Amino acid sequence: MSDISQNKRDALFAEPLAQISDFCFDEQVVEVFPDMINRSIPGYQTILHTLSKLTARYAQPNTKLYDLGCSLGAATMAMRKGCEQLSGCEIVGVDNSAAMIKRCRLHLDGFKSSVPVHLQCEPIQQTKIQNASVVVVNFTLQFVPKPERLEVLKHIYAGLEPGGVLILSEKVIGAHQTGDALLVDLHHDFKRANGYSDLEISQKRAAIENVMRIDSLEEHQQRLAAAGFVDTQVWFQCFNFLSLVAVKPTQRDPQ
Ligand SMILES: Nc1ncnc2c1ncn2[C@@H]1O[C@H](C[S@+](CC[C@H]([NH3+])C(=O)[O-])CC(=O)[O-])[C@@H](O)[C@H]1O
Ligand SMILES: O=C(O)C(=O)Cc1ccccc1
Repeated sequence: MSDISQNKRDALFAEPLAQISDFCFDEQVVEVFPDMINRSIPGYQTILHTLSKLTARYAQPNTKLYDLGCSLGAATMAMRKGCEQLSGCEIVGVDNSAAMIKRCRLHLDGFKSSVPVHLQCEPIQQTKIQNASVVVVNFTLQFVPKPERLEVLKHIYAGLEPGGVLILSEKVIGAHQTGDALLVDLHHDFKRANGYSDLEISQKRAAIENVMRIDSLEEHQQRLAAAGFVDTQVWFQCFNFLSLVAVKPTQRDPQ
């Protein structure tokens, strides 16, 4: 079998586990990741498709595009497609999982493109962002410790050119308890409809709860504003998964 087994089914939490360890992005997860993310995140393919469109709209010639928390490069590939016609663009993909970065390189090299992609294995808290026109953080900020999130956003804002864009996708907690319970329930229905059992859903939830600390939309908007992104727009939401665009204004933009 080839090293790139794209379609391996995620059954990591299918059997009862005596002890549930904290979720981490290791080789086991890499093996099943495309299946896991497609069956777990409602609208994931719509988000990827739109990332291409947003890249085509906001990418500027001779700038860098960043995919922070790139995993296997699905968003990187969408961005690459979106800036293929533009001259002088290069993409920087960052992930702190060596297993992800290794497999990501194979995925990217499996498709022809004229856009160079540099992969960096490091925490996004350490990534230098310069001369950027598009920065994508697709379901990654939720894994960064909360006290470090504002710094990451400030750094992105400082590295963006005027007219550049941040696209931030996150799982969120509803602002009110009853509303949140509904979103969680609808998401679990979605996972069940995609073939996950109640046991898989609850064991995955236990594994992830210490490593993925989610914020509400309001917390995201406040943090984005504190980082300089005064103009934010939710462009996608399905249950408790949403995506925002935040544009760094040019001097000519009305305030
Ligand atoms: N501090 C960190 N620094 C760098 N990487 C990190 C950090 N914390 C976690 N990661 C990495 O962020 C990724 C999150 S997955 C992103 C999906 C992708 N964007 C996609 O569009 O397919 C989302 C999910 O699994 O829910 C993993 O690859 C981690 O190794
Ligand atoms: O699986 C879930 O329930 C999630 O909340 C999303 C997710 C998807 C893939 C890896 C980690 C979390």
